[in-house]
Amino acid sequence: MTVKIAPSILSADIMNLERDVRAADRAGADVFHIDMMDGNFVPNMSFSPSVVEGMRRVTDKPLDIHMMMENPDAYIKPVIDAGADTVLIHAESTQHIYRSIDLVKSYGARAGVVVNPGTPLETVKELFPIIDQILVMTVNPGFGGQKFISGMTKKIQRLDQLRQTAADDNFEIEVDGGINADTISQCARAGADIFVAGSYLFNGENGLNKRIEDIRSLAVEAKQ
Ligand SMILES: O=C(CO)[C@H](O)[C@H](O)COP(=O)(O)O
Ligand SMILES: [Co+2]
Repeated sequence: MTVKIAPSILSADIMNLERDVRAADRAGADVFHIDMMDGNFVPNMSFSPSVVEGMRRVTDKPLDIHMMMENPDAYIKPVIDAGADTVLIHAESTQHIYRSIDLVKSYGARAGVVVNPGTPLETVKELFPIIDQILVMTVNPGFGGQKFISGMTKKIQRLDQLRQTAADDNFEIEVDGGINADTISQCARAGADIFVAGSYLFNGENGLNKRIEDIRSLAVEAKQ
């Protein structure tokens, strides 16, 4: 069973972003997670398409864009042109999520939907046949370093069950928020495949190599 570790650059040292990205790349990051926040959908602001373009110049690893913004459709083409591999759109951010997912795919990128902790899975069920990823938020979006919401483990489990009953629906389950050595095993056991980690990887005391290795082996072990 595949486990992918996705460092979230929100917790990298912004004044040394290239250094941190190269270090995470060498340490075995499978995917880079780039948070785009507009200060409206969430009470914080972060990266723009130009950061995606800069990231594309320093790593060959896939770039996942987590869009936390109102009117996400306006930024789909700019981020894909900048080098995004997967575009993840919040179900709560648009009245027409099906159209947004279609738009991502029309530009040849992978598409994913994101659900906030309070958003039921039923809201996104109709998207299962057309998406590549579902990102289950395990904190309220907007900030790194928050505490994992433990009730989300059951949600991941239900999503995994739904995925298994619909054999044609082939999407990866991703988790984002409060992922660390204490929380990753329960998410992996529940069925998650991609693990976003920001503060645990970039603000920890041991080196990135050891931290990526540690959480990866915990996830792999929990999936066996
Ligand atoms: O989307 C996010 C917050 O809204 C993030 O990806 C965030 O960077 C996760 O950070 P941490 O691992 O420290 O919880
Ligand atoms: Co994120």
